Amino acid sequence: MREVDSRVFQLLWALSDVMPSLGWSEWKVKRDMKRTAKELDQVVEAWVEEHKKRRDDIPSCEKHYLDLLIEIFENREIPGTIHDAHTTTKAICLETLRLYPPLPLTAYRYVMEDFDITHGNFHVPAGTQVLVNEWKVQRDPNSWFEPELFKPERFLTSEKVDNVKGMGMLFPFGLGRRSCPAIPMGMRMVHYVLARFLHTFDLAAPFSQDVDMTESNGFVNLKATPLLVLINPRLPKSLYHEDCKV
Ligand code: HEM
Repeated sequence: MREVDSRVFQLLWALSDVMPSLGWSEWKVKRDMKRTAKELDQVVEAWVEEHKKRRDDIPSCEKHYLDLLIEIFENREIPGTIHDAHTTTKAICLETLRLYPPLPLTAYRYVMEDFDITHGNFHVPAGTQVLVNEWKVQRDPNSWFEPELFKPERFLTSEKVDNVKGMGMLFPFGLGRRSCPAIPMGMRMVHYVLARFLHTFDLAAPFSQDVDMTESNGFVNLKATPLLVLINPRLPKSLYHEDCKV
């Protein structure tokens, strides 16, 4: 596995991603990519099979992430989708990703054909390298009502809350063929961690101050000041892990 793993990282970036016209020169890389993908599939399949065999010994309360993947694969549906009680938390996650996208600028894109924007007022010739300012688009008053306000209710319709890919002016995971391949996983991670946290703890800001949401500059969107928050367990003590000193 280690060998396949290191090959995956070597093959992650290809020159033709930046200069598509050089694609022909990378036939070896493409061949290696296909071979490595096949080998990676075999490794993961072996893990799943081994896990299926051992599954009976694992107590049901300690569900392994592989169980979730197997469940999704076998039932062709993702547990915990829109019709459950988590719609509000999902809307909060989306509104957070709209106002504070983790990567405010997409990676460089190489324009393959000439095109015009803003009704022909601005011409972009083929060969230009562009960076899309996702942060700006997601706060554009032409697309969003009261864009500077944190209003999760704008996503509170069942079609919207589970369709991040289909929301033209919201693209925290990027766009196109190099967009994030892990949208469902990323959304679920953020959603479940937040839901779990809110369910388990009462939160308060010290001295009831407003949280400073100023962002720092850079390719990754970090808070300019650390988050200060007081957390208090709100469930019976027996439900917390005994090593967890809160
Ligand atoms: C909330 C969580 C996440 C956000 C907001 C996010 C966002 C992004 C963005 C903006 C890009 C660049 C897209 C572009 O260049 O246009 C990206 C790429 C990528 N993401 Fe994520 N991501 C998240 C979670 C994840 C997770 C959990 C994984 C892996 C398990 C992952 C794997 C990747 C990979 C491999 C790429 C590179 C794709 C490529 O270049 O073809 N992401 N992500």
